[in-house]
Amino acid sequence: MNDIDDMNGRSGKGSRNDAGSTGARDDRTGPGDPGGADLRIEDVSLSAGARRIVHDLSLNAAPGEVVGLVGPNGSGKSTLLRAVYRVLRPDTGQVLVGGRDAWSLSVRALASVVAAVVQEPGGDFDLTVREVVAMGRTPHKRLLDGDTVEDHRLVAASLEAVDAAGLGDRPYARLSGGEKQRVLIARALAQQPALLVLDEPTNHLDVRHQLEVLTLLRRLPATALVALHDLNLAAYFCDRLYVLADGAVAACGTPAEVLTPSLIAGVYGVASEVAVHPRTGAPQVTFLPEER
Ligand SMILES: Nc1ncnc2c1ncn2[C@@H]1O[C@H](COP(=O)(O)OP(=O)(O)OP(=O)(O)O)[C@@H](O)[C@H]1O
Repeated sequence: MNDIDDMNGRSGKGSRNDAGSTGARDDRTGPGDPGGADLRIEDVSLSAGARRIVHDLSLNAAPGEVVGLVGPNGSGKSTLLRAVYRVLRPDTGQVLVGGRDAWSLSVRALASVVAAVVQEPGGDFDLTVREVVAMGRTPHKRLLDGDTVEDHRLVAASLEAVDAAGLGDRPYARLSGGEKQRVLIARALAQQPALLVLDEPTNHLDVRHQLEVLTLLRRLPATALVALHDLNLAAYFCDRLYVLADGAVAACGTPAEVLTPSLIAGVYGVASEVAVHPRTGAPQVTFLPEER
């Protein structure tokens, strides 16, 4: 995972244990570096078909912050993310990336700033892994531009960053679920976004790769908005959390502020205990099922 600093020519956000950190550090940008974009979701409502899914929701992420989106199945996490990577147009409200309305930018202009790692990204590419990752460079090129030495370097560094350097020549379609997920993350890294939007990026990943991918997110200068189901991973890796319930924000704040037994009971209907982990300093949730 070490090539990523070199790849981006900058240092990352540092330890998640900076108490009360917003994650917005100002020592991480370098020459030609996009850094992290400010994200503002303002009073957004979203519908699928005739059904209103997200109601007047506001969320912000400061440059470089890792913001987690948690909440029960069907609470609207993926739907909200779709509005940020410009697949679902808000009925009302605005999505501002770096101060600009995501829907006023061209698809290409937005793709040079925002990269998305989504669930089931439609179509199994008939491409090698390296070709899939190289697709991440497309927004930065003009039509008919060939790959540059720098493109090759970024693709290789992106694969290295997700522990997939050995997969480059393999057909993408024949990878395992976790390998595919890592390759899609590499494609997003190769895009060198200022904002990364990730929908359950640890889905399919074994524990080592879960930790590596989320560590990588913290080290990148890009702002990250990441939907996660695992509250302990969210508590450890995110600067702040937004808890969604029924398409609205039930709570937001630092993991320690948000992840309380009463919030977890209210939103998930599950009893829990929350302690501060003695080694990591992060809140650690232990769920208490009724019967075993
Ligand atoms: N195209 C659609 N048509 C109708 N309903 C939809 C559509 N897409 C999503 N929904 C509904 O919107 C609600 C929110 O879905 P969404 O996928 O955003 O939830 P989520 O929080 O990401 O859930 P999960 O944790 O299960 O991934 C769900 O009830 C879902 O059934």
